[in-house]
Amino acid sequence: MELEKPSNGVHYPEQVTIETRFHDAEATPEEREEFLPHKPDEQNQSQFTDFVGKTSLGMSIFNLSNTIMGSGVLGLAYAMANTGIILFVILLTSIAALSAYSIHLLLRSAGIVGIRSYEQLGNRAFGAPGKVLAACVITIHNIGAMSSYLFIVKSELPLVIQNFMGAPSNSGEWYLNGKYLVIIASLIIILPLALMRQLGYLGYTSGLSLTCMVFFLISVIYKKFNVGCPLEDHNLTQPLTVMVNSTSEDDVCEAKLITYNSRTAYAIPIVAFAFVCHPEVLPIYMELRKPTMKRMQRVANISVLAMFVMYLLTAVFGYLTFYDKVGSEFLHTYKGDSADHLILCVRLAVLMAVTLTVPVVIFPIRRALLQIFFHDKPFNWVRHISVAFGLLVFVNILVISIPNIKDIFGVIGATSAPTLIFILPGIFYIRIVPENLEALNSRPKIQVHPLPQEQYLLVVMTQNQGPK
Ligand SMILES: NC(=O)CC[C@H](N)C(=O)O
Repeated sequence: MELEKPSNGVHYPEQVTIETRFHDAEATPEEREEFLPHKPDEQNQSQFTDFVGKTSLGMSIFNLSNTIMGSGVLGLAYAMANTGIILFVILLTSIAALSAYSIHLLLRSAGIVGIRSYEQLGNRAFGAPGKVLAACVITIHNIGAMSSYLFIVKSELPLVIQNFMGAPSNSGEWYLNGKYLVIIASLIIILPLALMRQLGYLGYTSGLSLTCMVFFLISVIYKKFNVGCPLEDHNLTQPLTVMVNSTSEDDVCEAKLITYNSRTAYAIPIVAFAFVCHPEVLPIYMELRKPTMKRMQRVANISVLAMFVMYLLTAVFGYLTFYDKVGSEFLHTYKGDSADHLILCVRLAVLMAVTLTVPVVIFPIRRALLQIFFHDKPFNWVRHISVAFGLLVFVNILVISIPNIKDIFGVIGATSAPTLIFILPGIFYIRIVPENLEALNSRPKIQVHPLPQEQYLLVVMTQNQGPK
C-alpha cells in the first residue's frame, strides 16, 4: 500500500513507521489482540528490529551518566565565578532541561525512522549531506572531548606520581613525563576497553568512573570546610596568583550572587560542553534491553538529573572554596596543596574517571566513520580494531602537541557542543516528523511523551485510505 508523501518533500519512511510502531504486520489475531489493547505493555514491545540489545536499565544509566560527566565538570566552578551563583543556577538548569528535551527529540526521530543512529537521522532529514554533517560534527566533537580527557592525564598524572614517590619536580625521569604517561595509559587501559564490541560491556567501568567522581565531589565539599579564604592560605597564594590576575583583596572571599564581566559569556560553552552526551544516546538506546522510548527517556532523565545535582554541588562548593580565585581547570586550583594526600587521591580519582570515559567516547566516532566509509559492510574485527587504534594514535599526537586545555573547551564548547545538543536534534526532528502527522506546535511535538500507539495507528490508517 502506498502512502501520500508529505508536502515538505522529505521522504517519509511510512513502511518503517508502520512496521516499527506495530512490529509485526503478520501477527496472529491473538497476538494483535495483545498488541492493541488500550494500555500497551511498553516494557515488552520493541519498536526496533535493527539490533537486539541486552544491556540493563541500570548499566545504561551508568554509561550515559559517564558520558555526561567528563572534563566539563572541572570548568564549572570557574563558570560560576564568572556568572555568580544565581545566574549559574539558571544557566545550568536551562541547559540540563534543554539537553534532556533534545534527547527526547532524538528518540522520537529514531522511533519514526526505525534506526537508532544519529547519522541515519541526518540521512533521513537531508540525504547524504545530512549524514556526513552528523558524522563530522560527532567526530570533531568527540575527538575534542577525548583530547581534553587525555590532556588531563598528561598534565595531572606526572604530578600525582611525583608526589606519591616523593621525587623532585624536574628529575627528568621518564615516568614523570606526561607525554609518555598518556601513551602508556592509552595502550594499557583505553585501547583494550575501546576494542569491546559493544558499549554495554563498559557499564562496569562506567560505574567505577562515576564512583571516582562521587569521591571527587565529596572531597570538594570536605575541602570547602578545610581551606581558608585563598589569600589567607599562603600555601595556595603562590600558584593562584599566577593563574588569576586582577581581583582586589577585599572581594576575594565573598560569594557573588550575580556577576557580569568579560568572561561571563564563557560560562555558556562550558556548561553546554558539560551536558553533551548526545552522540552516545542512540548507541546506548540500541543496546538497551526492551528498548522502548519511555525506558530510554527514563535512562536519559535519570542520568541528566543525577549529573545536574553533581555538577551543581561541585560548582557551588568549588566556588565557595576559592571564590574568584578559582582556575579554569579546577584541579589546578588545588596546586598549592600538592603534598596533601587527599588532593592527590582526588587527582587520581579524576584521572581514573576521565581515562575510563575515553573508550565510551570512542564508540560514536568509530560508528560515524564506519557509517561514512563502510556503510552496509558487515562487522569486521580488523576494521573495528584499526579504527580504534588509528583514533588513539591521532588523539595522542594532538594531545602531546597542544599547550593547554582551555582552548579545546572554548572551541568545542562554542561550536560542536551546541550543534549536537540544540541544533541538529531540532532540525532533524522538524524534517523527519512530517507535519501532517504532528503539527509543529502540537502537544506531542512539544511534550516529552510518546504519541500513544493507537493514535499513530489511526493517523497512519487514515493516510492509507487517502488518494493513491
Ligand atoms: N561525549 C562528550 O562530548 C562528553 C563531554 C562531557 N559532557 C564532558 O563534560 O566532558
